[in-house]
Amino acid sequence: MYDAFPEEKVIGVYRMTTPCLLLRDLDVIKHIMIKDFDSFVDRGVEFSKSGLGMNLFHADGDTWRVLRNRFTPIFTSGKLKNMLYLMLGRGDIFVNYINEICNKRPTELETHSLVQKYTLATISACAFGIDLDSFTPENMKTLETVDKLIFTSSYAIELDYMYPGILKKLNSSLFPKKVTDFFDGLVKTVVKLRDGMPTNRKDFMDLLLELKQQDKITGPKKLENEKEKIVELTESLIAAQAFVFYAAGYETSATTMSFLLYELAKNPDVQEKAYEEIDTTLKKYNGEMTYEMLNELKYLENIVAETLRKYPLVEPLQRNAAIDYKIPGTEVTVKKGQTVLISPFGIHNDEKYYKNPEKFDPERFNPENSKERHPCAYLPFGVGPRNCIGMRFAKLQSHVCIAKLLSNFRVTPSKKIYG
Ligand code: HEM
Repeated sequence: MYDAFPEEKVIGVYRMTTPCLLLRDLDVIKHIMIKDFDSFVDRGVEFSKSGLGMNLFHADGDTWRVLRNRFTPIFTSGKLKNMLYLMLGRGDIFVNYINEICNKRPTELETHSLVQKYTLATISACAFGIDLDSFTPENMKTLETVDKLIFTSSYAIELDYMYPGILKKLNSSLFPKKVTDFFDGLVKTVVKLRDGMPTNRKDFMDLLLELKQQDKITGPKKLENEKEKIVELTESLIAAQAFVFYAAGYETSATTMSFLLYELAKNPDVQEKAYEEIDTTLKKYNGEMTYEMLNELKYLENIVAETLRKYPLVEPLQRNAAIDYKIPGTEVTVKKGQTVLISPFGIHNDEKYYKNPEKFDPERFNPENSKERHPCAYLPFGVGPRNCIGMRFAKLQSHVCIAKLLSNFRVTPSKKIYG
């Protein structure tokens, strides 16, 4: 649809029976996502906001503001630095696991399910404090069960597109009861094991428990006469956040890294250059993978950025209008309650912004090549105050995985497929 109307700034589309607007023009996107964000805070997914529905991704309005305000500090570089040891540990287990397979007999490995093991183990360690010492089938079983539960479609969203508001009217959730019970149970167990207090692990659960010490959390300071929104930090609220960190953080990263390895296999020159950079930087740091060392991998950073350009995963981005809003530079008015959509895939593959978009070219993200780029021409993590809160976590996690992998192995295309 994005490609079908190259001259239009905004296009009307239907999602099932619900009319929406697809925004194509980058300045229009900037207005809605950044400048006039206050009129477009929500994503407009209406369903019961109790239980897991209280998660940051689905929260609305003032509740979202309070949660976002309080959770932003748990994703700072200092906090991530403290969590790095958990990622490095999972990276070592990952390398050992591949070594064991390859030492038995040379074999071809399917990359997506392989990297899933790493991201699943990393996010479980960081979000819940679940430790795995190896990727044995028994160890992976619980995690795979949760995985199936979360990613089995329930068609609730489609139902809402067809009959807008029906989930809210029926006080229905997007999440099956089994998923809610699992995360509630998990958080209860972890909180009990830690006596309700943060430990020395410094994972997300610790950071949430630290916040829980305050009992109630409030949003950013508002105008004088306005009432401050207060959110009680219950165990079920913590479960909802643990759930969303898990759900939003694991599959997105696994898919990104499998696309990345696919492109490295097809572009051996890029792979060699990445390896050289990792090798030289590791030597500079006496073979130790530290936070600073990983941050120095600028070419790898460009590879991750180019992977996310070619294969953005969250499609479409969406916001819901809180007021009737006339779109600047057009005659179109978004009606209050209407949802606007943005297609990162359409934009990232538009010749207007990226010449020869099919080509995998990490150099596009060199500072000199990206300085003229419109801020809304690159949207893998969304844009504006409601962008991805886990972006830095995702980048660090990818750097650890790829640096560990390339220090030990090379990837080549499967002979079964490429002959
Ligand atoms: C390559 C990995 C990832 C990609 C591509 C990705 C992408 C996105 C995108 C596009 C959004 C919506 C932004 C918008 O609407 O403007 C989002 C939101 C979000 N992501 Fe990520 N994400 C990734 C990893 C993570 C990780 C690791 C976490 C947590 C540990 C995470 C947690 C979240 C949360 C909580 C939100 C909702 C933020 C809010 O509404 O305030 N994501 N992500």
